[in-house]
This record gives sequence, structure tokens and C-alpha cells, in this order.
Amino acid sequence: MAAPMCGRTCKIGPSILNADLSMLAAECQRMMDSGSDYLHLDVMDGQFVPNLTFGHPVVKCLRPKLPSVFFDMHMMVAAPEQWVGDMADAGADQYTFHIETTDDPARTIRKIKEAGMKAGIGIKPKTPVHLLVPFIDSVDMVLIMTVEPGFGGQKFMADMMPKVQFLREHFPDINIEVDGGVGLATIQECAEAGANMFVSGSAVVNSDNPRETIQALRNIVAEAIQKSQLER
Ligand SMILES: O=C(CO)[C@H](O)[C@H](O)COP(=O)(O)O
Ligand SMILES: [Fe+2]
Repeated sequence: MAAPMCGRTCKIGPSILNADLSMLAAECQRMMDSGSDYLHLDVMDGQFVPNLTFGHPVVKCLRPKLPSVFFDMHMMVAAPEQWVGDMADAGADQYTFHIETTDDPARTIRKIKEAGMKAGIGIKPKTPVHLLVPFIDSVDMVLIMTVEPGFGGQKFMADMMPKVQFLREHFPDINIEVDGGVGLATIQECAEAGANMFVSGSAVVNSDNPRETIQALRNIVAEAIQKSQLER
């Protein structure tokens, strides 16, 4: 049975991880022109995950080119508190760190908010969802990874959906983001489980027609919401 659906707006945020990064600003603009609600920017430090991307200097350069776009920073870094001030200065809107990286998530959340950003907290696939519970009231978003973090283009892990269902059942108003392998074939189960923020990387960026793909993703989400409302 479908989980109760959120009263929140559902949003699609492309990850530009698998885009042509030599044209980062143009790729971001292309995603926004195609109907994205926000941008999901993946920061990797080679320690928390076995890959490297970019950091706050790049975000700082992007900000003036995309002045009103919501930057959702997915911080796959071993020392998340280290970059809070720099990311805020660079113009990040939301800073999502991984619970696995700190002994004191409450302190990290406080630091993010004091820097003027929204706070998100995420978990890797092997991390139990109940560890998020003490922090949910103080964050703006929870992130359920649906692949092992580190690379785009991986296979969606459907066995993460019970985590989303659990969160939606117990926290009807929280923003729940899913990230990894989300596309036309998998977004329905994410929406039915109760997610309302959908990161879609390769499925959108590599599409011949990102506008049509984003619209199709939206339509699937809308149908899933309707279905879950009827089932209630
Ligand atoms: O955080 C990530 C990987 O760690 C990316 O956001 C995610 O993989 C998106 O890309 P795709 O939709 O291609 O899986
Ligand atoms: Fe991500």
C-alpha cells in the first residue's frame, strides 16, 4: 500500500554530476530552461567517497550566472563543518551533509543555519533510517541515498523505499529527497513511498530532450500522488 503523501510541493532537481563539466554554467542553465525546480550540486572530496568533483570556488563562480536558482549542495565530504562558511559565502542555499561523517550532527546543523543556509541531513544505503529521527525537527530536508554515493549513472536501489515510507509515515511534513538512479523507470516508486524532492542526474542530463523528460517525471509524480490520495 502506498504511504500517505506529503502536503508539500514535489520538486525535480537535476544533478549535473554527469554533465559536461567544461560547460558547467551552460549545463546548469540548460537544466533550468528545461523546467527544473532547483539544482543539486554534488561535492565530493575523495575521502568520504572515492571520487572528486568541485568545491566552493566553483559554486562562487556559478552563483552570479544563475542568480535566482536554488543551489542544493550535496556535501559528500569527510569534514562537513569545514566547508560551511565557504559554501555560504559562495551562495549555497541548502547544505546537506551525511550523518556518517560527524559525531555531533546537531552541532553541524546549528552551524549551517547560523551561516544562513537551509540544512539537510543524508544517509548512505547501509545506514539505518532511525538514526535520522533525533534530527528531523531541526532540518529542512532529509536525503535518502538510493545508490552508494560517489558516482552518477548507477542502478537505483529499490530496497531503500522502506526508509522513505518510514519517514513519510512518521514525519508527514518533512522534505524527503531521493538521490541516485532516479529516472522515468524508478520515480514512481519514490513518489509512492513518499519522497517529494527528486534528484535525477543522468536520466535528465543525458536525455535528448530534457524538457520532455522533466515533464514526464513530473507527470509520473502527479499520478502517484493522486493514486496515494485515492487509496487513503
Ligand atoms: O549524489 C550522487 C552520487 O553520489 C548524485 O546526485 C546521483 O548519483 C545523481 O546521478 P544519477 O541520477 O545519474 O544517479
Ligand atoms: Fe547527490
